Amino acid sequence: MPLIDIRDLSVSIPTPDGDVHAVRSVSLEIERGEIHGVIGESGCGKTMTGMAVLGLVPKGARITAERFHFDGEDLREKAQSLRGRHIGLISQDPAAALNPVLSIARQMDDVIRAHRDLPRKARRAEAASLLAATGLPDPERVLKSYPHQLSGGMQQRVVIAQALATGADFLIADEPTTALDVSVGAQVLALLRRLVAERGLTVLMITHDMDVIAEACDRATVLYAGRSVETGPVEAVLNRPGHPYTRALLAALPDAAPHGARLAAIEGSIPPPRSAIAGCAFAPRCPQAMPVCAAEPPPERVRGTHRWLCHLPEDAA
Ligand SMILES: Nc1ncnc2c1ncn2[C@@H]1O[C@H](COP(=O)(O)OP(=O)(O)OP(=O)(O)O)[C@@H](O)[C@H]1O
Repeated sequence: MPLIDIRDLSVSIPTPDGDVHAVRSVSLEIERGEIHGVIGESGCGKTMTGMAVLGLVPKGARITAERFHFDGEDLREKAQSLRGRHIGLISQDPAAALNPVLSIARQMDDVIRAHRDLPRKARRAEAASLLAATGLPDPERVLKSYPHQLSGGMQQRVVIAQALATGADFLIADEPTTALDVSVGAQVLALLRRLVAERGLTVLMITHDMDVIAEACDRATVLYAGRSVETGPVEAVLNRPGHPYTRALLAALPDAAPHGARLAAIEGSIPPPRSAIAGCAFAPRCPQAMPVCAAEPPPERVRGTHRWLCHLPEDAA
């Protein structure tokens, strides 16, 4: 049984101008011990999918799903209680995740105390050991620091240490390297890989950057207009993409694209999140579109564990 098992998730947000379909139909299976990348253009529903797993959708949002499970438990009922106990969040902006007026020692202690029944001295030792586990060279000095005294990369390691302190075994990393410079971002990705290997963590990595998928992920799911359109092992998705959208994303990357470059260069734009979509949402932008594409939902194509939704026959991919 996959740790995360999501089938046909939708998240709609009522607004005065009508419902925003932030997520229309996302299916996602994440196995224990893998880093699973979720990639797509801005507005395709990556963050909202993560927020739904964390139980943090906007007030009034409607969630529907055929299956929406974490370790067999229904996230519609359990997301709030799983968050901070089994499920942790690492966000793009570590400075915003930390309290600017409290020392790192105090902030680590608050988290450890909330989750573990340990005397003060043992909590301090645990805080230092968790900071060391994230590769921070001088944990004692870091404990005495305030967030503004640390670099962005160090702050992100503290946020990761806090997530570990909760005992979380599943981390949602939402663009965790976007605010960092390239080499520091690469170190944070290497750290996540090491923690997955050493501690058996599982990570959902939200990114707009194919380099992050290639460098850090085992499997990837491509979202387009709130739908998962392709999923599979990273080598398959990158080297033999099935969906024309994935191919367009890859083709839009200049060979020497700067790491962290936004996915942008595909002609046209994603359909507005309030619109109804009858067939394949990518049809208006697809160079291989046929009349059926705009009219009917695409069938699933399967090549082992590599799957995508497309009207084109499998051998056209
Ligand atoms: N609170 C909200 N109210 C109304 N619409 C929202 C709200 N939050 C998100 N949306 C809309 O839902 C859609 C999906 O948003 P989401 O943030 O999940 O996209 P994303 O793929 O993470 O994009 P980005 O890479 O820019 O963060 C977007 O069209 C967004 O404008």
